[in-house]
Amino acid sequence: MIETTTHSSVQDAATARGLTKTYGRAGTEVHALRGIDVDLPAGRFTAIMGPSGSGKSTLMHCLAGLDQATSGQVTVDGTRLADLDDTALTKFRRDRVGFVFQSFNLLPMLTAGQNILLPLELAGRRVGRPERERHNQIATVLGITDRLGHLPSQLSGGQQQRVAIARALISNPAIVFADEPTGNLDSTTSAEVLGFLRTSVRELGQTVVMVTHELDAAAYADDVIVIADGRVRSHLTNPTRERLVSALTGEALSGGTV
Ligand SMILES: Nc1ncnc2c1ncn2[C@@H]1O[C@H](COP(=O)(O)OP(=O)(O)OP(=O)(O)O)[C@@H](O)[C@H]1O
Repeated sequence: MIETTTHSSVQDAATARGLTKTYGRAGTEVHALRGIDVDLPAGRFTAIMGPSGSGKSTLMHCLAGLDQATSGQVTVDGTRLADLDDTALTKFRRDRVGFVFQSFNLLPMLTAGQNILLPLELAGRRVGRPERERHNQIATVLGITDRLGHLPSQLSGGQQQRVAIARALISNPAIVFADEPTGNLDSTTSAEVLGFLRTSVRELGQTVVMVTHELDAAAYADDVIVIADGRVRSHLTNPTRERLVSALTGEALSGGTV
């Protein structure tokens, strides 16, 4: 029997075509994105890199449906975001997209375990046996099973970020967006958190897209998209450190710092 699917692509968790974003009014406008085409393959860890002001956050926000592009098309998990009204978009983000932020954003009065389950409760989903099993699996992969009863204030920064990653993964989203997830962590803890993000891709089949300034962080990714001045400068697959450095050095020569 031949299976059909309504999804535009089963291999890409998200795509952008001809994406532009302009801030401000005529005369003083800022062209943050100047025509971006990207394919973010499912089940891979992609890093978006580039100099400060190159458009990384704007691109991530447009891909995640947190911001609306000026023109162009974003498709996530086979759904064109432009086809959704505000209510449908909010529901879509809640159900199909996970977020990890630099500042963890955990609720201080809830335990780690309660924070992780919160997205399911907000979605009105019953936390039954499959959800508990996924919760346990994620907590085991992230090494936080003995911390689930602790409040965020009783956890280290790295542990808090692992809880935030677990919370992003719990609803089995099509894609997890991580915005500078190691920005508030020391280098040892950063390496651990990046390792866990990569493990969530390898062992849980998750798709992760991370914005980062750091070469060491990007080195954990399967794919690296380098943005400069609102355009894709290069898209490297399984880059060696040398190729990554050379892509970024080209960028530095053109005036940016990474
Ligand atoms: N709300 C806004 N209003 C006006 N201009 C904006 C707004 N948000 C971003 N910009 C501008 O758009 C451009 C791209 O910004 P963006 O934050 O996407 O860059 P970035 O690569 O993420 O930078 P950084 O690494 O410093 O966070 C910059 O010139 C920025 O000043």
